[in-house]
Amino acid sequence: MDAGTCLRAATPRAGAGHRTPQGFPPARVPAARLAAAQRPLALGLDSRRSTGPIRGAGGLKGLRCRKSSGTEKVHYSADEALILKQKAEDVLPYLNDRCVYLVGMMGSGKTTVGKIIAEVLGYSFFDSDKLVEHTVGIPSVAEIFQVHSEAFFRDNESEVLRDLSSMHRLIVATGGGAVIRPINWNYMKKGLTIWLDVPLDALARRIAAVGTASRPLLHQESGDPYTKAYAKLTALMEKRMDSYANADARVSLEGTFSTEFKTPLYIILVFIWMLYTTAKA
Ligand SMILES: Nc1ncnc2c1ncn2[C@@H]1O[C@H](COP(=O)(O)OP(=O)(O)O)[C@@H](O)[C@H]1O
Ligand SMILES: O=C(O)C1=C[C@@H](OP(=O)(O)O)[C@@H](O)[C@H](O)C1
Repeated sequence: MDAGTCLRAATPRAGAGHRTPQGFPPARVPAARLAAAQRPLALGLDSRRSTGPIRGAGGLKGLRCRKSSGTEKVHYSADEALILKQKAEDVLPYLNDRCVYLVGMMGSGKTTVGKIIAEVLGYSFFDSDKLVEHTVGIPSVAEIFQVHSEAFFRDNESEVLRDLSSMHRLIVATGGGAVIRPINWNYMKKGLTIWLDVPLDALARRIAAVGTASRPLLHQESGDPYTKAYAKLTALMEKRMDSYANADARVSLEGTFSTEFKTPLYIILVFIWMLYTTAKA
């Protein structure tokens, strides 16, 4: 199924659609226009590409933009890249250099979407999990849980978010559990918070596809990874639902299995549109 047909944007609480801002057409790209596009462009998500200096680096001083995984490229046509550029230009004045925090369950796409959004907006991307790993000096979240504890990880996660909150022009992919501590909201609310809300079965499929080793809360030695992940995600979601709903806006992928990341453009356009309406409000 085309993810684009299922993706809709909504406010966290009301769940109602947003008004379409003037001069900001619905986030659907005419098929003919896309088909006509010939020259594929790569919007680089290259971790080796350096970004500009970060203002107010606080406790993360000296740390440059670290992108969380290797080189990933999302290819857009010339037309698509142009549309994204125009939309980014519409949004940027309203963002006013504020940071954008992506919240949502494990596997909801915070890292994937965050990197693309950062690229489109010319912002720097940070993954809070990676920053915790960096500050603790342990290369994986799973190992931090193992060597120390979840509480230790959470303390460091809060410190990272506190430090990020003094910076500007960042897209931050937070860990799925960052929302559970109220203090983290104090930090994140200095910027804009967007909840990526994805159906649990889609999350479980994505996570089962990549394995649970890097996500200690879902890791099980035995059993079917999908079933186990689904059960655990369901329990976590029940506890966290109200916390996620604190976000300024919600981007929802409903009624779709959507493991095929075939239409990133649509997701990004909806995301930018959400940023536009939220930042403008
Ligand atoms: N919209 C999407 N459709 C399908 N798969 C996706 C989508 N977004 C992310 N993924 C995949 O899901 C997995 C988890 O994504 P990731 O961005 O790491 O999530 P998070 O940072 O929220 O934990 C990755 O394998 C990624 O490729
Ligand atoms: O949901 C959670 O509690 C967690 C999510 C993970 O981040 P992702 O959401 O990036 O997987 C990571 O912070 C840690 O494993 C705990």
